[in-house]
Amino acid sequence: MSSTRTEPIVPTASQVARAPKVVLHDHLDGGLRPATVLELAREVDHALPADTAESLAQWFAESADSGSLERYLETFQHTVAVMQTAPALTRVAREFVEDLVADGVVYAEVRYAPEQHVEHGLSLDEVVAAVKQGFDEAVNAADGAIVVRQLLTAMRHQARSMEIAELAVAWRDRGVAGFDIAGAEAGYPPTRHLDAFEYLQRENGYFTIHAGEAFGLPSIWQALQWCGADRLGHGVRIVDDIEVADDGTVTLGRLAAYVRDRRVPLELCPASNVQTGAASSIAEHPIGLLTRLRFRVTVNTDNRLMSDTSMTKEMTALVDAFGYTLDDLRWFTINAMKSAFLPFDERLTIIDEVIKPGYAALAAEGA
Ligand SMILES: O=c1[nH]cnc2c1ncn2[C@H]1C[C@H](O)[C@@H](CO)O1
Ligand SMILES: [Zn+2]
Repeated sequence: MSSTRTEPIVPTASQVARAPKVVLHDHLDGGLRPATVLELAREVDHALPADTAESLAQWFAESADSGSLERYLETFQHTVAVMQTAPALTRVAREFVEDLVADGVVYAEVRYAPEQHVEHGLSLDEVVAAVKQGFDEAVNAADGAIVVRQLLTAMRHQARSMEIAELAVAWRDRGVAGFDIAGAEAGYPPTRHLDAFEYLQRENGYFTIHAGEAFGLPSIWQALQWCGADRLGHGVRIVDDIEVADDGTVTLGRLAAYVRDRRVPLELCPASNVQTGAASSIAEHPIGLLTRLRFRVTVNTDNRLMSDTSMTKEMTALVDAFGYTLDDLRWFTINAMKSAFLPFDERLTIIDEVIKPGYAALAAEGA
């Protein structure tokens, strides 16, 4: 064989860094720069558990590394506390997008819970406007290198989901692409918020639901078959409905078959799952099986600060653990772009004009 063009290319770290990437599941309050947390905390007299950027970064990563989603979530008190004014929200949003651009992300859906940012008197609309301002500043500075949308999250243990769903609809032509629920999963099933999901369906709105992370199949089933979720936040526990026999034969249960047949996007977040105990290591993460079975897998960061991660780190870890090639990374990226809550023509434009040429240029370099 003389041609090398079709040989699989295992990308170098530099190629992963430069590859166009798409993130659908990235929390605004989970991706602050440690130095910014320190500065903003000083301004509002919020006491932090560490006093240098390095030690604070380490504190977040270590505290989040607990094996429990509930304890992982406790660390957010320190980021949410410093995101209570319009200037702070705008700064955090601007830096967040600057960091995405530096990470090679070309399209991002960034989520946060507006109801958590009203402690100092901001209205929900003011919160969304402040975040929009920061995103717009960074997107304009990046000169077309990235497209960013907000997802508005409601906290599943609270009772404001209807209000937040209405907020998402009110802002849908001003940078908000959809809705989500997040927070502790066990004990707070998605059906608790059925009225919000039914409202969004009547409004032709889009939503994803954190489901199948800390709790298993019933949560995924409710999210899809009761609530009508367009995507699953994590959804990793769908593997509980997949049987792999010793001889390698794979049998899908009815729910797993539905998820695969209907191409339900899975917003997988490998590093976060290892921290919360949803997976024991990257190498043992169900993403390997789900990718092999051609589920609609997407790769995401969840919380870059708590999980000490980035899209480049997530993809590099997957390349190291599973030997994924440039074609595999392109497949994850196109899966994500196809699953975005952006109009069809805009999705196609990014796929055809940014993602495909970007990967082609890397492939032309060889490994
Ligand atoms: O992975 C997660 N599962 C459930 N809830 C989460 C996860 N990551 C962040 N959150 C919560 C904590 C944040 O304060 C909230 C809104 O971004 O969403
Ligand atoms: Zn999440």
